[in-house]
Amino acid sequence: MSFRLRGFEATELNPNLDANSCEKRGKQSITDLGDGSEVVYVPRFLSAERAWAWFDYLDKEIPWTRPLIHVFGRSCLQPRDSCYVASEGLTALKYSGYQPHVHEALPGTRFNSLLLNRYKHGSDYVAWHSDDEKLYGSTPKIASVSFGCEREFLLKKKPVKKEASNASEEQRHKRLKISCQDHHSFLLKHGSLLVMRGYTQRDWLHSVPKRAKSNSVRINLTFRQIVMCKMP
Ligand SMILES: O=C(O)CCC(=O)C(=O)O
Ligand SMILES: [Fe+2]
Repeated sequence: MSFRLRGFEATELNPNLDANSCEKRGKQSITDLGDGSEVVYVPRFLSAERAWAWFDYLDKEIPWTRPLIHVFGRSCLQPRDSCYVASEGLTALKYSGYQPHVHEALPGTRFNSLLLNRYKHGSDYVAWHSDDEKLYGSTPKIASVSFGCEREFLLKKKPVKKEASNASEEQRHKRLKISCQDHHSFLLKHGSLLVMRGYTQRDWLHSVPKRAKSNSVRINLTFRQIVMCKMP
């Protein structure tokens, strides 16, 4: 998607993983999480110089807010700043009892919405969650571009539900052969791209934990595709 960011060619940030863009952007690694879940990581999606230009622009120009959210029956300030951009006519996003104000987006690619997060220091974080809201469909592709301070991005497998634990021995064995690991960690570098796809939102949780030693700002953009439109 592209969006109204004055003075910048926002389409440069389109996190499409086609063959051409990957060739230009160097190495990518694909982690098979098993059972149809996958993570693609491109450490140098943007050059350091372009990424710093984006960082400065986003840090200054985005109308960041730190909303009140509701989790486990309690109200608290969201532990990071955020801003939400989406194309017109889509189902509203709502998470943790909070419905963000929608900033106008321009059509451009399959991604039609964007959630921006700003972590001001190491005590800002995002708790374990999955972006499994119905509006993204059953196998959402979520593309995340990071700027500034490097932070750890963790993935852990959701607890197995009853039906799944009754799966046949053969099925369970097959699953173990594909991926024995139920935790993964990526250090999200300045200018990097990480894409979660397949059943990652259904079967895995992710988080960016607090890190006492991280004392500078990190900005993260998650591009998403909403497949549900508002009822007329
Ligand atoms: O900051 C990040 O890398 C992840 C943010 C995230 O998971 C989200 O906005 O849903
Ligand atoms: Fe997320």
